[in-house]
Amino acid sequence: MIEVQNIKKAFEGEEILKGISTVFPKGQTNLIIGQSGAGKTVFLKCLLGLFRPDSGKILYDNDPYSSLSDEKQRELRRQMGMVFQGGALFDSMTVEENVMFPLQMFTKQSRLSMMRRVKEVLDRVNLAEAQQKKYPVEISGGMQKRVAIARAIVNRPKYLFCDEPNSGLDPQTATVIDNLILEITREYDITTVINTHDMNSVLEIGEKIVFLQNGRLEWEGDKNVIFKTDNKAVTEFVYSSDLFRKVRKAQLQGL
Ligand SMILES: Nc1ncnc2c1ncn2[C@@H]1O[C@H](COP(=O)(O)OP(=O)(O)OP(=O)(O)O)[C@@H](O)[C@H]1O
Repeated sequence: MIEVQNIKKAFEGEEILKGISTVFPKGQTNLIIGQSGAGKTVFLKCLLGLFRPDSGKILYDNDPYSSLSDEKQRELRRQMGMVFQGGALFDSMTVEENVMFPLQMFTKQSRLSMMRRVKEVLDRVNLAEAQQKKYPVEISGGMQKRVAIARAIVNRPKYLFCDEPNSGLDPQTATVIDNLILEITREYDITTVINTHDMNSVLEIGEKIVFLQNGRLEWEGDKNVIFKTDNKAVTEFVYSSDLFRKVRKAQLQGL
């Protein structure tokens, strides 16, 4: 669980996050949505410890980051997995080597035990064995996302952060990737936070949704209540999506 208490963050005097408080429970998929420039990436970077909030606190399973020793902060960062926008795989490494990288960086396991773990997670994300020795450019975008997820979970993180995990994927592959993230989150009981623009993801895996506007938390809820809210900013945002309009229409017609 991650608890955010009134965090603020400014750059060169301009306040980007204006006092955000929320809780991201574990074992479910938590989504951050909002218009471009709302502060979603800055917020995610604060959660990742890449930006330090100017004020307020972030608690990881009840431990406030700012009051941890340097050693404990490093340990906490090791418990975080990240799926970057576009996958961010190393082109010069094979799929296996990409996934092994965090194990080599952060653990002192034997090569054999690292190989076993790499194979375990690549199997878990359903990446066929034939693909595992290939280089990223030789596999599809959807497969690259699977590899990025495998790499993010290889060290058994307690927290998983995903920045636009679906960008560049066709809708069908995007749904498969969303559901994979949801399954892994439940199976390993991880606290997962996903920054997304994808309304399909909101409908599929929006177990908690935080809507940011101009650096404030304007609304929070889940995929079941987002249709019913009368918050104008939220409705304007979600109904600009064709998919939402169609689902809403079907609901009103009782389909
Ligand atoms: N390192 C930085 N230094 C200065 N300003 C920054 C920095 N990072 C972000 N900003 C500013 O913070 C604001 C919010 O940016 P942010 O990237 O968080 O938006 P976003 O909601 O993620 O948008 P998008 O959906 O387009 O990615 C923007 O005005 C941006 O210019």
